[in-house]
Amino acid sequence: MVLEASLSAAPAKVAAGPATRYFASLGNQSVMSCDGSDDEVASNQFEGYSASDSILKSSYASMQSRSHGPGSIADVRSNDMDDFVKMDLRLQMELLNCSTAEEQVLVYKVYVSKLLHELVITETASEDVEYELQLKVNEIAQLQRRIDDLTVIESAQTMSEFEDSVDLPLEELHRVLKQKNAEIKLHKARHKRSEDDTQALRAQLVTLEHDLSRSTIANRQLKSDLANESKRREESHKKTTVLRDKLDHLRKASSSPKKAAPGLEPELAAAAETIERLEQQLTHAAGVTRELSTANAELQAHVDALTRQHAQLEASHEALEAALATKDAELRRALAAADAKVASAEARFHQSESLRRKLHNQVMELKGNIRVFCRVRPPLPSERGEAEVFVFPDYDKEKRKVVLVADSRAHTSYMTGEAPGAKKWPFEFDQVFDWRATQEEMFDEVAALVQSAVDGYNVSIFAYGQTGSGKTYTMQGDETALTNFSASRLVDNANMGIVGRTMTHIFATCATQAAHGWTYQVNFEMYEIYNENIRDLMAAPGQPVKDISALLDADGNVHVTNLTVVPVEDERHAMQLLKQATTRRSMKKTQRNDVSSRSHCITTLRLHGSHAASGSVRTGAVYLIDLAGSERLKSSGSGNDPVMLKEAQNINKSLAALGNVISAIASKKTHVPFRDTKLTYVLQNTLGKDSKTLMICTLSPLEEHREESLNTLRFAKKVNACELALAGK
Ligand SMILES: Nc1ncnc2c1ncn2[C@@H]1O[C@H](COP(=O)(O)OP(=O)(O)OP(=O)(O)O)[C@@H](O)[C@H]1O
Repeated sequence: MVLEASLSAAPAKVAAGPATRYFASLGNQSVMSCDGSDDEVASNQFEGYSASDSILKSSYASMQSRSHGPGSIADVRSNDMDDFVKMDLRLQMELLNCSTAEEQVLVYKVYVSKLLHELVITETASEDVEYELQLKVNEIAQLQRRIDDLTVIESAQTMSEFEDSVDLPLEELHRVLKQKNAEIKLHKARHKRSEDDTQALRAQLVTLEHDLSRSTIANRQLKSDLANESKRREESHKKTTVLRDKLDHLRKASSSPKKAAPGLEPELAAAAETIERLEQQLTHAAGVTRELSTANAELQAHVDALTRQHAQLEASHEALEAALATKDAELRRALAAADAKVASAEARFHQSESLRRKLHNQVMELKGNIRVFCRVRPPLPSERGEAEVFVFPDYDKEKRKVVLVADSRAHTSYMTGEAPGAKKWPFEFDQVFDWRATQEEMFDEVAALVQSAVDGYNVSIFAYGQTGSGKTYTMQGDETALTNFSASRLVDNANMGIVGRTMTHIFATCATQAAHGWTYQVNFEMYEIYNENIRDLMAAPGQPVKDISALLDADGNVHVTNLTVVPVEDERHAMQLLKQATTRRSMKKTQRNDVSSRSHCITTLRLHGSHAASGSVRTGAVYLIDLAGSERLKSSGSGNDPVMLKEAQNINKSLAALGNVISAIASKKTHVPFRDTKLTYVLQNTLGKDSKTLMICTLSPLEEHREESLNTLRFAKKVNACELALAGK
C-alpha cells in the first residue's frame, strides 16, 4: 500500500514533496528494527529533506540511538523524560511551522509512531530479561536432577552387587571385598568430584540468584517505566484529542480535504485508523486507571474503617480504664468498710464473749460452787444375778433422786421406789446416773464446768467412792481408753473417761478461741499421794527423785514444788502423757478390784490464754482427782498384807480427813483442818475460794456393798450442803 510504495520510492522521487517524504519516513519507522542496514535506508530517506524537516530527522536519530546496543535502553531511561519533553516541544514547534492541515497530520503521525516504537522496545527488553531468567532456572533444575540420578544409580548398583556376593566362598569374598574397597575408593573420588560439582553449582546458583534479584529489580524498574509510559500515553491521548479537534476544525475550515488534496484520503484513513487504535489503547488504560482508583478508593475506605475501629477501640479502652478505676476505688472503699465492720464485729465479739463468761459463771454459781453427782455402776460380769439396792424415782425426768433400799427381798418399783415394808434412804443430788449412763452423757454434764477453766477459773472434778465402785473408770475410762486412742478422735472410744474428754474439749475450745485472737498454752502435771507422800508421775524414769512438797503462798494458794510440767501440743499428746503417767501409778489387785488404785491421783491441766489485740490474759486450771477407794480392811483383804494394810490405813485416814474438812466448810467453821493430811492440804485450792468443784460419788449397785454405799451417800450429802466462797474474776 502507501507504506510499501513509499519504501520502494527512490530518494529523488521522495524529494518531490514534503508530504511524500513524511509518509516515507513513517513507513520506514513502522518496520524499523535494530538492524543497521534498515537504519541506513531510513536515514537515507531523510537525505532529501530540506531545512523545515531537519527537526524530524533529528528526532528520528535520537529514536535510533535508543534502540541500539545492549544496555542502551537502561542507559537512556534516565533521559526519557527529557527526551519526551523535547519531543513534545519539537512537536509543538513543528505544528506551528506547518502551513497546512495535512502537514500537521503528518507531523503528528510521526510523533505517534515514535511513541509506539518506544513502547515496543521497552516491552521487548522486559520479555528478554524474563526469558533469560527462565533459562537459568531450567538449567539449575536440570543439574539438580542429574545429581539425584547419579546418587540413585550408585546406591542401587552397590546394593545389588553386595547381595549377589553374600553366597560366595571365603576367598572369593576376600577378593570381592578387595574389589569393592577399590570400587568404594573410586566411588569416593567420584563422590568428591560430584560434591565439588555441587559446590560449583551452588556457587553458580548463588550467582544466578543474585542475577535473578538484580533482574527482578530491573524488571521492577521497567514496570515502573511502563507505568510512566502509560502516564505519558494518557497525556498524549489528551493532546491527540486536542489535535483531533483541531484537525476537525481545520477540515471544516478548508472547503474539502478531498478537494484540496484528493491523493491524501488513504493516508487520512490510515491516520484515522491509527488514531482509533490509540484511542482503544487509551480507553483500556483509562479502564485500568479506573479500576485502580476504585481499588484505591476501596482500600482507602478500608483504611478509614480500620481507623474508625481503632478510634472506637481506643475510646472503649479508655472507658474501660475509667470504669476499672471507679471499680477499684469502690472496692477499696468496700474493703475499708469491711475492715471496719470486722474490727467492730471483733470488738462486739470480745464484749459478748466477756458477757458470756460472766453469764456462764453466774449459771455455775447458781448451780452452786460445789456440786455433787452420783453414779451407780452396772454389776460386773462376775456380779450378775446378785441383789441390787438402788432405785431412781425421777430418772425419766430430772434425774436428781436416788434411793437406797435396805431389804432387796421386798418388792421395789425401780421408777417409784415403792417398797412396802422395806427401809429406804432417799438422797437428792445435782445429778444422778444409773448403770445405763454412758461416759459421753456423764461428760455432757461436766463440759460446762470445763468451759469455766478456759474462761479463766479453777475447776476441780474429783471422784469419791468405795473401792471398786467405778472412780477410775469414770475419770480415765477402762484400759482400752488409754491403749486404744490412736483413732482419729479420742472420744470415738466410748469408754474414754472425763480426763480424755476434758482434753478434747479444751483443745477444741482453744482452736475456736484462736480464730478470735486468743492464744492458749496448756501445761500438764500429774502426781499421786501414796502413803502420805507426793510422787511425780511425770518424772523421767531413772532420774534422782526430787524432794516434792506442798507449800502455801502469801495468797493462801497451795503449790506443789518440783513437779515436772510438760507443755502439751494437742489432745493426742496429752493422752500420751496420761498413758505414760498412769503406768507409773500405784495399783494393786485386791479382793474387791483387780486394778485397785492404792493412791490419790491428781491430774492438772493449766491454761494460759492471751489476747494480743486487747492485751487480755486468762489463767485457769482443771484439777482431775481420782481418789483412792475407801475400803473395809476385812472385806478387801488388805488387813492380811502389812503393805496393803498401811496403804488402806493411809487411804482411809486421808478420806476421813477430807470428810472433816467438808464438815468444817459445810458448818462454816472458822478453822478448816486442811493440814491434817497431804490430800486435804493439796485440795485447799479446789475446796477454797476461786474454785468450782464437782464431786462425783461412785457407787456399787450390790447389796453386799450397801453399808459403804450408804456412807458414800451420806458423805456426798454433806459435800452437797457445803457453800464455797464465790469465785470472783
Ligand atoms: N460405769 C461403768 N460401766 C462399766 N464398767 C464399770 C463402770 N464403772 C466401773 N466399771 C468397772 O468396774 C471395775 C472397777 O472399777 P474401777 O477400777 O474404776 O473402780 P475404782 O473405784 O477406781 O476402784 P479403786 O478404788 O479400787 O481403784 C472395773 O473393771 C471397771 O471397768
